[in-house]
Amino acid sequence: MELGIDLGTANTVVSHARRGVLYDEPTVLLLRAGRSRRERVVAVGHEAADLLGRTPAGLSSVRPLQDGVVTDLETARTYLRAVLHRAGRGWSPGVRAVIGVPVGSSALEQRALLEAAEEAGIRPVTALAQPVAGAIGCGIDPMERRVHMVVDVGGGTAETAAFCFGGVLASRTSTRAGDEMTRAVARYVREQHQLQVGDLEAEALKIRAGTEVDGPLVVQGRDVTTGRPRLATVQPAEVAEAVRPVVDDVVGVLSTCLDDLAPQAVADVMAEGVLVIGGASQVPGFAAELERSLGLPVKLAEEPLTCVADGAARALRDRRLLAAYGRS
Ligand SMILES: Nc1ncnc2c1ncn2[C@@H]1O[C@H](COP(=O)(O)OP(=O)(O)OP(=O)(O)O)[C@@H](O)[C@H]1O
Repeated sequence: MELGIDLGTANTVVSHARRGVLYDEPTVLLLRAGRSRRERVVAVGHEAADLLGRTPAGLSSVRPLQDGVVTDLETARTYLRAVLHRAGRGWSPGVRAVIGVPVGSSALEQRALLEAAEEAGIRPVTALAQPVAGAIGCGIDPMERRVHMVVDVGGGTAETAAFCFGGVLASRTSTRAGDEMTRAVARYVREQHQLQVGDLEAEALKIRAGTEVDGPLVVQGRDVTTGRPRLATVQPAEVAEAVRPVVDDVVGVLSTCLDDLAPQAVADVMAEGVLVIGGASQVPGFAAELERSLGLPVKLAEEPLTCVADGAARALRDRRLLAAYGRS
């Protein structure tokens, strides 16, 4: 089985070059205390995420990645095994894969992910920078001579990379991204509406503000004074205001990538526009602020959440591309 894997801080997507997306669920593992790691897995993905914030005693919810990188090899291996089991139920065990990695991750961090993947039974496995994989997933050929620039805003990290002809010319990474925007929304609701909301409520509110722009949005939480459950009404414009400092900060970091590009490279990006991918790029105000700060046109990907896994799956069959951009 040949797979493209986007193991993100927030979501994991597994794609097959011909069959398309096989698995797309939150990066969460539910473990039972005691026993061996393998026997301890109770749930993975949506089933595990449903118990975040309400995990019964004896069980623990684990997020295997922090800021896009593996922090504990054993947990990452256990998680990948559980994901593969879910993604490929009933299929042959032989798995080859290309796996997306943050463009700003160190060789050691990439090695940790590759080792975890190999130990989970994925062989051979090649690491590919997420912005490059995302570009391929959107139909861009990173072997072209023309320079392409991609901005990827995920849960734990936001990155930008400019590349052409098999090499990365410049990149920037911000460790403030979608999760930080969620925390900003929770803080805003607490301060302005005196309501304490959990991470899941705050994230849902952030996402709904982009889709239900006519609002108002009703959110449930606990009154900060009485501790009693209550509802509050929040306008989408308030959510945009809450996330604005994080958006400004992320855009500020990513925009400096242009400083490292020669005029000809900037002209290429100007002609084509900057491709924007990743779930948090859909937050209200992000694309407009990015366009304003870069002074370049931006294009939103059609499938911002799955294009990295799709591109990784497609890259698997292109030896020249993997030799140029991949790491194994
Ligand atoms: N429609 C939306 N509007 C705003 N934010 C969204 C939307 N959909 C998803 N998000 C946010 O996008 C983030 C997840 O994006 P994505 O799945 O691309 O990240 P990831 O690959 O898991 O993370 P990373 O790249 O940091 O490892 C979360 O913070 C989520 O709340």
